[in-house]
Amino acid sequence: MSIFCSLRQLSVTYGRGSSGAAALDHIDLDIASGERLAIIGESGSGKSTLARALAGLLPEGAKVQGELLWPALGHPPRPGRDFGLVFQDPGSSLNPVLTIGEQIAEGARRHLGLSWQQAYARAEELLGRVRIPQPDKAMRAFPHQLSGGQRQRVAIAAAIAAKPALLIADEATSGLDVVVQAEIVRLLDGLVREDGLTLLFITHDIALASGFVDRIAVFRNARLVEAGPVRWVLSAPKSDYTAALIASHRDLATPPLIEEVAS
Ligand SMILES: Nc1ncnc2c1ncn2[C@@H]1O[C@H](COP(=O)(O)OP(=O)(O)OP(=O)(O)O)[C@@H](O)[C@H]1O
Ligand code: NI
Repeated sequence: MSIFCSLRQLSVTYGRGSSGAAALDHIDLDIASGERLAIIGESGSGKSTLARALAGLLPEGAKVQGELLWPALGHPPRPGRDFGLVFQDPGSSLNPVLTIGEQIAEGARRHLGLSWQQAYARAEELLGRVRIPQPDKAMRAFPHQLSGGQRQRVAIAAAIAAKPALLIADEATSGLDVVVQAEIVRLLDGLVREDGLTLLFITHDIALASGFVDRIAVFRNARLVEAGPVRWVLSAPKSDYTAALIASHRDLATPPLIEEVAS
């Protein structure tokens, strides 16, 4: 197993001076190449800060301490090229005045050095991979003409257009209804397996994440509470906080997950 990214005593504080509380507080965490890691925690626990720190997208004035190492890449990741981002609201990552085809093709063209024609062909192929019906027609559609779930599929296609090594999904399924959520998770799972991507799946929904990731890292108040393989964390959580999180989640009580943990 090779390490994709190492966080060593990583701390992040927003705002100037030392007055602000840390949004991440001395985090030690290794992310393995090709693993699917869920970042779980309640609102404000530092999940998105972790994503921004990895992506080099912290706002100006944020103070970073500690180390972030990228042994697999050998350099900090380049947005759009080395990693793709998918957010809760695909409206915020999709441009309303560009066609679906244009926005997916753009990343492929810029980062893979393709011609527009080649990039359009890749975009259409990607729309098929994310299971958008009639990809050729969808290429010419605008974001508002699609449903929320379809927009999220398009955002995922755009995020992987340049063949990144890392995909960061920050609450990518939160705004969607449960059925669509499950479809998007299945889609992410399939893409990540097929392409050997490393996935950071950020969510407050431990049940949703548990269904498909390899490992879970639980955050609370800027700290890493615990990290481990899904089965270990679910069946023998190290902290009371994680135990409470699992106990409080009715979805975790559904039979398939319990069987999985018990076997
Ligand atoms: N741009 C910012 N400026 C100042 N403080 C910020 C900024 N972004 C986040 N914070 C603070 O940092 C802490 C961690 O926020 P973060 O967004 O990482 O949490 P989160 O776990 O992603 O929460 P959520 O589940 O609500 O998305 C919070 O206290 C938040 O108020
Ligand atoms: Ni967040």
